[in-house]
Amino acid sequence: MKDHHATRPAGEPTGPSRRRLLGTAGAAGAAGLAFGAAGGALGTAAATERPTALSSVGAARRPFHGVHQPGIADPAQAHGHLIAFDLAADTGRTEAAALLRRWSRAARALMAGEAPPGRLHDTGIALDAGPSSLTVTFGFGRTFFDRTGLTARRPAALEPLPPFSSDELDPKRSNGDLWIQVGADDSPVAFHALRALQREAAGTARVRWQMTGFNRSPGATASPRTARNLMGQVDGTNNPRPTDEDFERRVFVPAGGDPEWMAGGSYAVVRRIRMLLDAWEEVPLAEQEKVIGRRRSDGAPLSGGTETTPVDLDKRNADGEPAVAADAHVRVTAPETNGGAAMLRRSFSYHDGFRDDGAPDAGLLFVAWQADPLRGFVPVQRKLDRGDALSRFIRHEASALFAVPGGAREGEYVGQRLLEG
Ligand SMILES: C=CC1=C(C)c2cc3[nH]c(cc4nc(cc5[nH]c(cc1n2)c(C)c5CCC(=O)O)C(CCC(=O)O)=C4C)c(C)c3C=C
Ligand SMILES: [Fe+2]
Repeated sequence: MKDHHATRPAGEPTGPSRRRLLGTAGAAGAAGLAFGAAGGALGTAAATERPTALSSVGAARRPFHGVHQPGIADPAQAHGHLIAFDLAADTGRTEAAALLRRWSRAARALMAGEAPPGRLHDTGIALDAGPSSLTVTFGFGRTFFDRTGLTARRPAALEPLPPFSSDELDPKRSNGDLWIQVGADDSPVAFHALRALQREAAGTARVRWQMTGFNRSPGATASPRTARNLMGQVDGTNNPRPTDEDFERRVFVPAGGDPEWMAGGSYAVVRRIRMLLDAWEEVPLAEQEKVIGRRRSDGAPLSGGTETTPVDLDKRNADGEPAVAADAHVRVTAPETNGGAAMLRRSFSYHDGFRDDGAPDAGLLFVAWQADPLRGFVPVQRKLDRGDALSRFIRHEASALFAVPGGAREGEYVGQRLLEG
């Protein structure tokens, strides 16, 4: 593979595929898997000089350009990195704009399965892999606007989140001027992108915090299933779906919204939520299910039906008790008990080893997307704070809120409408 040193605008065609010598990324599916297996038996594809198709996982490619940034409405990948940066002391709007231009160019190439163009040599970490559904999503934190002289253009929705009684927040792992979410179905592809983007930032922004998470790998279940979290629950069932009539309105800022540069954008609430797994795993299954209001085995609501049956909050058991308890997580979070408040949860699990007391440092990198956090996350979290059965088993350890602008059009970089508007 060749390194690409030429500087190209985000909108121009990028260079040859990382796998140019090994075959076409487009050949996918069962045939690809079979071919891959044969290649393994014979030795590497390069050694046999026979083109090997990528598996369906490696070949999957998500578009960089669009009305919305990637990594929001598309399914969460198996591997994720969240990283926040603070701008360097002598950095202003010009340097920030140049960074967003470089980052966009790199993201576009990486998502196409190509080496990032520009002044830096590629590390080669992902040389043999295809795009693997890589997405890169950029956001601005509240402090970005002061540092770049853009305070007047800061969205009102970026007001700091209110304190919650369950917060045990670490400021060093919270907030940040800039934020990137990286997701891919191949771990080296995700790390490659993370590293390339961090290197591009050198001299302009330094890492404030970084977190790594995961979800189930594609193909791990016989058919596609809703994800499970580390408490074992089916998690994500009642998420807004792109096919819902009100999906766009709930998740994305409309054209003509305020501020105009956020059209097609969204707000990301990021919470690092540690799970007290030692305590949780002591709880009998029936009690665990009562805490959530859904069955662990298949995610079906305790009011009856299957996973996708709407939860019946009025249903009572034979003994007259509500089938879904008053403090069950699905009751407390349901849009109908929160004035319609809804958010798209697109989270990653995390595990960062074990704490001094032997407990796993593990939980959820909770990422919630909404058109307005004051009509999404905030009212729901306020309610959870007052009486959620789950709160005994979780700790909110870090928090951040980012304005994520709309997607870059061809020839544009992410955030251009803010930085050059
Ligand atoms: C403030 C918002 C929320 C936080 C924080 C949160 C933490 C959290 N949730 C689970 C597990 C589940 N959550 C489920 C549903 C659900 N959760 C929220 C919001 C927050 N969760 C909403 C809005 C909903 C959907 C409510 C509805 O419309 O019915 C479920 C059930 C399955 C599902 O619909 O996804 C589970 C399971 C954990 C473990 C957790 C913190 C670690
Ligand atoms: Fe939840």
